[in-house]
Amino acid sequence: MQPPPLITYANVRKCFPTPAGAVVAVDDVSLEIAEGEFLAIVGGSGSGKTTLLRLTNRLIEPDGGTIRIAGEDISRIDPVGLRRRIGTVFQNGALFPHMTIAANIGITPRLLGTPPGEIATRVDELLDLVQLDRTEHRDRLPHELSGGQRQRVGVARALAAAPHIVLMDEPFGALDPLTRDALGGDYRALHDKLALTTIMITHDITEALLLADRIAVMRGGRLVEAGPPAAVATSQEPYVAELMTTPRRQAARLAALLPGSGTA
Ligand SMILES: Nc1ncnc2c1ncn2[C@@H]1O[C@H](COP(=O)(O)OP(=O)(O)OP(=O)(O)O)[C@@H](O)[C@H]1O
Repeated sequence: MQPPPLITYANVRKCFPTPAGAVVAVDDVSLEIAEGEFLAIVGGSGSGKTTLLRLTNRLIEPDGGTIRIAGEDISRIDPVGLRRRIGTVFQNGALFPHMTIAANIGITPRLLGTPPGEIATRVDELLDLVQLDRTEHRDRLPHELSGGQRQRVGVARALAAAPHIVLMDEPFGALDPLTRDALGGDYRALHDKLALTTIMITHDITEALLLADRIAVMRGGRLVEAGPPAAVATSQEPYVAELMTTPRRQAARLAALLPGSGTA
């Protein structure tokens, strides 16, 4: 028997009023995410990806439908408590610029009333986990780190209160391709090691194909497809097939440029 899903979206809908009329940002989305799953959400700009994520930690409320976590309707969970159970990683790290790396990472445990000694130990553990040297980085300010290092701190901060669920909004989008690739792989290893359930928004279909267990494709607020990378890669759905043309073309050109590096 299949284990029950950890996160369930049932007919979720969210509209925003605008001067030009209501925008349906998320339109009747139903999706189940299993415990331990790594789900990537892809789709063009304005397709509703961020709105779906913000609904998940109750930064905003749906106009219709239900979101459940471990069977519990999140509308009945205190939003602040909910957000402490869910780690969130933002695009640019969203670190507090005047706080040290240690203070940034320790912010949630501090809000939870964890004693300072325990926080210091936890910060060092988290720095190890995201592969940043403790003594070198602990007391620095965010602007003294590279973009990739800042994102590692963002991941450490999201994991500080030992959440089971991590939401990531374009976490590696602003990084150069090599750093992005390294961080993506390192995060995937952390996801597996800590048995996390991750939802990651990305514009990069290649990143989604390489990192995720399953890919959800959104368009105009609707979920047009959700399936494992191999199924999405061969989808007949016209929009999904169109999304696949870039990685396909890149793979063909790389195979031609790098003989012997193919799958054969
Ligand atoms: N607070 C808001 N007020 C009005 N409209 C909003 C608001 N937030 C989002 N929208 C609209 O809802 C739609 C979906 O936005 P959303 O940010 O979820 O898309 P997205 O797929 O995350 O886009 P991007 O990839 O560009 O970040 C867009 O049309 C957007 O303009």
